[in-house]
This record gives sequence, structure tokens and C-alpha cells, in this order.
Amino acid sequence: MTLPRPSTDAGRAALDALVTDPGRALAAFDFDGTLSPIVDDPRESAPYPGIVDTLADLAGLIGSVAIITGRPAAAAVAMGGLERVPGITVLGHYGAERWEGGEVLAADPPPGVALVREELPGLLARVGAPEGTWIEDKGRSLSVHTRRTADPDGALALVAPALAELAERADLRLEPGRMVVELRPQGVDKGATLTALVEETGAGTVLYAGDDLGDLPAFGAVAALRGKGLPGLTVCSSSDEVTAVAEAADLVVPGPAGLAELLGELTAAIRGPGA
Ligand SMILES: O=P(O)(O)OC[C@H]1O[C@H](O[C@H]2O[C@H](CO)[C@@H](O)[C@H](O)[C@H]2O)[C@H](O)[C@@H](O)[C@@H]1O
Repeated sequence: MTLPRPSTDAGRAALDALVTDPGRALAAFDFDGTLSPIVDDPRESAPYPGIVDTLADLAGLIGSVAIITGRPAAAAVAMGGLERVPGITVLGHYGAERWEGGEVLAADPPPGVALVREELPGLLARVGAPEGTWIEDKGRSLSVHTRRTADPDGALALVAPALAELAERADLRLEPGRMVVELRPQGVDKGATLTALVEETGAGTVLYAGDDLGDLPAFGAVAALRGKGLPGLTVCSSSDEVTAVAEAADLVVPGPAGLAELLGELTAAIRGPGA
């Protein structure tokens, strides 16, 4: 197994730093589309086969492993079997929730979430959202999914103006993603969450892997941390659905299967020859 070469100097330097000084590294991962292949029904998401075991191996070799997801933290842990990864931190709702050692810490959601919960079904009916449009109520945010409609992009375009108006009235943020729009609380994104985690862990190197638009703030955080001298590597779990993430990444791997392979190669490189 050979480690792939990132396409940027900064990415190559960070990968070298991670392998030579793994004890000070933080590796953080998105969940859907990165650890878990995209599926039609979000309730059926599951990690790519073997990837959680590889993460568990990696967690025993590097400083810290974390998940930063738009899912509720406990849902990601349950879907992923992530409690098997020693010492893992799971940050849900882009960082508004924290799961660690079986406990979830979070502040109460703002009142706008309840307003959206009440109005969203009627709003979707009024604008003529097509069959297959689905509301995912995540407790502190709600997502409108169109993957299971006949024309997912068309359905998103149809509902977008009304969702924008509702989000503004509820003082929530609109978070676009892969055939989904989420209405969620303001004030936190994956970039701020990753930066805080780097500070908290005292990481000397950071790796972040993601696949969707909501991961771009974390890529921005890696760039900002590099500006302060911290080696950082961004990895895109690529798809045909989103190209902006691959364009921003130091290293592009073909979806969760490619990430699983990369993590195996990284683990082998840290262990060294003969291990
Ligand atoms: O931050 P993430 O862990 O990537 O979560 C982002 C959203 O992921 C989920 O939706 C996406 O995955 C689904 C299952 O594969 C797929 O059907 C959907 O089209 C994708 O957008 C999840 O359902 C959302 O709540 C997350 O915000």
C-alpha cells in the first residue's frame, strides 16, 4: 500500500507531518457522503464496510479523532457504531452538540425551530412540493430532502424561495447540501467547530475530510490554520453531485470507498514497514 500524494505543497507537508508526528495530529471527518455512502433514505445510512474499524485503528495511533456532522451527534454515533472508536469526539449539528463517552451536551434550540416545525408541512403543500419530498426533523433543525422525487434539483428550486422566506422569519440559517436544504440555528459552522477542536486538543497537524458544501467552512479553517503555521490537509470524498469540494481539496479520493483505502494506507504508513 502506498500513500497517495496530495496535489498541493501544503497538503504534502501536512501529510508528512501527520505520519512523522502522529501523536499530535487531529483527524476530523464528516459523516454522510464521507464515512457513509449516500443512500436514498437518510434513515438507512451506514458506514462504508470496515471504515469504522480502520478509524478505531487510527485512533490508537494519532492524537485525536473526531466527527463533525450535520446529523444529531447521538444519531451519527448510533448509525455509525462510532462508540467503537476509542476516545472519539462526535460533534453534531455542525458543532452545536457534542457526544463524548456516551453523553450529549447541547444548549436548547432557538424558538425558530419550533416555528419551522409547525409551518413546514403546510408550506411544502402550498408550493406544490412533488411526491417524494421528505422532511427530516432532527430536533434542533429540519431538513427538506428531494432525493426521492422524480427531479431532485427541480424540486429544490421549486421550494427554495419559500424556505428562504421561512428561514428569515424564524431567524434560522439555510444550509444547502446534496439534494437537501436544512433550516438550522445560526452561529456555528464546521469551520468554527474544527478551529475550536484544534485549540482544545493542542493539535500540531490537522486533517479534515468532507464531501458537501457544509464542509467548505472546515476547509477554510484548515487554510486559516495553515496561515498561522499549523500543517493542514483537506481531503474530498468526491461525487458527481458536488464539484466545489474537490476543487478546494488537497487530496481527492473516490467517495467513502476511497477514504477507507486512504485511512488504511495512512495507518500502515504510521505503523511503518514491518508492522
Ligand atoms: O454533515 P453530514 O454528516 O454530511 O450530514 C449532512 C446531511 O446528511 C444527510 O443527508 C445526506 O445523506 C443522505 C443519506 O445518504 C442522502 O439521502 C441526502 O440526499 C444527503 O443530503 C442527512 O440526512 C442530513 O440531515 C445531514 O444534514
